[in-house]
Amino acid sequence: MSVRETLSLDLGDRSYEIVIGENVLASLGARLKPMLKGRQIGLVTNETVAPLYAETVIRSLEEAGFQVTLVILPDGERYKNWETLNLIFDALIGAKFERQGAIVALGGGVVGDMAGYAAASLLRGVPYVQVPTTLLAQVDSSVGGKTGINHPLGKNLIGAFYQPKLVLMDLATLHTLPKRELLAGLAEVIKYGIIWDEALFQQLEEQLEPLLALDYGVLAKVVHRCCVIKAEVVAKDERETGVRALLNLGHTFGHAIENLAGYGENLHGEAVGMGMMMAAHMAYLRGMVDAALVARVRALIVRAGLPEFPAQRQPLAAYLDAMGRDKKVVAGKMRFVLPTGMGAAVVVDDVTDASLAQVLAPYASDVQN
Ligand SMILES: NC(=O)c1ccc[n+]([C@@H]2O[C@H](COP(=O)([O-])OP(=O)(O)OC[C@H]3O[C@@H](n4cnc5c(N)ncnc54)[C@H](O)[C@@H]3O)[C@@H](O)[C@H]2O)c1
Ligand SMILES: O=C(O)C(=O)C[C@@H](O)[C@H](O)[C@H](O)COP(=O)(O)O
Ligand SMILES: [Zn+2]
Repeated sequence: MSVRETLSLDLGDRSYEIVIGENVLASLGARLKPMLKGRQIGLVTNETVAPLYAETVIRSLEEAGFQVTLVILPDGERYKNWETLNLIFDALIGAKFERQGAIVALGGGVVGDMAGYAAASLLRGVPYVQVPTTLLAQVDSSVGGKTGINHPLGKNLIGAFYQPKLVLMDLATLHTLPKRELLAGLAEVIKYGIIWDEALFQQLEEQLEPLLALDYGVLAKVVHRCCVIKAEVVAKDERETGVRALLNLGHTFGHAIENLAGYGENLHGEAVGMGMMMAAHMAYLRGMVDAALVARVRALIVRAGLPEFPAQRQPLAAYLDAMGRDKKVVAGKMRFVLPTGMGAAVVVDDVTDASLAQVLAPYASDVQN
């Protein structure tokens, strides 16, 4: 086992550590023992991750004296809903779960968001721990306490801000992750470069191949940098009243793409990749960035092997309708995160219908391009 870095997300008495290492899964029990008062653990994972990593985690927890109730969810974004959430409640209430018991989320962002939301509401709140096993979950979803589920009309529309007690990430788990999922996570990594850190973006341009080959040195540095940025942003603005909204770059477009495809066709990261290209285009139309920045964003996303277009294009009006339900809407006005240069972004609320139509046109099934 080797721990590469431990950093902390500073939120007063709700602060917690983010541990990044290799082969650290087996240390979970020993880490949790002094942190938790109770001895019950609800281990929430899914049918893909359970056969890979549940045994190691259960052994570690049991050796530390915990009693584990294993909850295995169906796998997929389309199951991030009430019915699946209820499977967690049914299993844990059935096991006479107590308030001092804790939920452990073992898996990607879907498991993490649902297990976190279950923890926020079960018995009016029990502690939970994130053990992210996808790149996306390690660099983004496990940190910061956004939890929730999708609604048929919109992504993540039901949820809570609820912080975990610990984030423990084992970079070795990425060796079993399908390539397409790795790339989806890369989209969120690229996001941090665009909104916050030009040097990170440049590092991705220079070290894309070793990163995708999971070269440990490169991977650990990149994951650490993303977690540092996310922790800094969340510590400044936990509930997204200001700067945290920048983490939503590409998501207004991306969430509409995911929702209109029924949460099945395009992975979250893929949709965010498309959304970031659209945001860059929008910023260019407003004179906020030059054509070179748009080309640079597009070039990295395409070089990474992320898709440029959704599996199925949708009518223009359907995109606009779906975007109208985004959580950033204020007084009926859509708000977009747009880059102002590499490593910097702002939120704008005065996007014109004409520029929106222009940006969406290549993605729309009913517009002649
Ligand atoms: N809360 C947040 O701040 C936040 C941030 C970003 C994204 N999200 C949410 O996260 C979700 C996307 O997360 P994701 O990309 O991790 O998708 P995911 O959770 O669906 O995981 C991707 C796939 O990889 C499998 N998998 C997970 N770990 C594996 C491993 N080590 N080896 C083999 N297979 C493995 C999963 O079973 C799944 O099939 C979306 O619902 C998105 O809305 C939330
Ligand atoms: O942590 C945040 O804040 C983010 O916006 C991170 C995003 O990558 C993530 O997809 C988030 O769930 C989107 O936020 P939402 O509030 O639009 O659901
Ligand atoms: Zn995201």
